[in-house]
Amino acid sequence: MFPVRKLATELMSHCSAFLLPSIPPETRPSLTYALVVLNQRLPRFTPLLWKHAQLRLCADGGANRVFDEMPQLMPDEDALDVQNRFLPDVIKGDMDSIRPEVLGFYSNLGTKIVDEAHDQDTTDMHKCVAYIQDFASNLGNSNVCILVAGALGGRFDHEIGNINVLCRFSDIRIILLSDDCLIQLLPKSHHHEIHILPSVEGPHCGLIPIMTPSAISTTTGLKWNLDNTEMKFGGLISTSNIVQDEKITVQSDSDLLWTISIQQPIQDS
Ligand SMILES: Nc1ncnc2c1ncn2[C@@H]1O[C@H](COP(=O)(O)OP(=O)(O)OP(=O)(O)O)[C@@H](O)[C@H]1O
Ligand SMILES: Cc1ncc(C[n+]2csc(CCO)c2C)c(N)n1
Repeated sequence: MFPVRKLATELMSHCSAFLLPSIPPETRPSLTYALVVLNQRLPRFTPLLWKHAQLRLCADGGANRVFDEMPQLMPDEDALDVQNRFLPDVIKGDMDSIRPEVLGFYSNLGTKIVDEAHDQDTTDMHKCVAYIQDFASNLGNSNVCILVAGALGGRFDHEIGNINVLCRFSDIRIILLSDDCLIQLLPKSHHHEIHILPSVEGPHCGLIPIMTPSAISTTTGLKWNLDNTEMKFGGLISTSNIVQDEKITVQSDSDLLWTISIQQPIQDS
């Protein structure tokens, strides 16, 4: 007798519409975005994420990045004007990386400062996600999507720490972003439809069982689909896969990480 596995019946839809200059009104689900800026080089599309977000946080040294690098991303505009326009709502963390003049600049202009230097057991990104969870509790987790800029590349302990936050807050939509790719968790509590925007993302993608091995995962829309396939670290995981259709479906008995490449701008020759 085979064991009977009950797979999730409830659907969760995903779409990277936040990478578009304006979010099409028909995009489902319609989400409230919050942005967390980390202490890494800002992705080139950070001004777009900032525009889409209704709440903007900097994790400690992430405030230095907004102060220093937002003007560089908008070279045609006056630097001071950009600094005065892109004001974070909140700066939260253990405050060991933000420069004093940056802290002074933003606190004088009304940014809320939440100093949690006493907590040396959670990362600054964790602290920011916890803040958004409390702040948005009235919206319901399923309607909120946290975009995290600068979460990938750089120090591996930080990257893994950032991925750990996806696992720790698995009931909130959180998307880790760099210039090159995005990562999000597909919780096993749902089956998933991922609507691909070929103008901004793909074709390279991956599905990775991060917490526990998966006994059965099934996909459609990929070049190398899974068909009730087992996946585990040390065994098969799906990397260097390719999106083939504009709708990908994923169903698994384990939480999976979904990652997809972000398209690079066309370089002038
Ligand atoms: N190189 C990196 N790669 C990925 N994420 C990073 C990197 N550097 C910082 N971060 C993220 O930005 C957040 C804020 O960074 P910051 O440098 O202020 O942290 P920190 O607590 O001082 O780190 P540490 O003391 O470990 O250097 C971190 O919690 C982490 O999520
Ligand atoms: C087992 C263990 N490993 C590392 C740290 C250190 N640490 C983890 S998060 C953090 C805050 C970074 O802003 C620090 C210092 C710890 N506390 N416990």
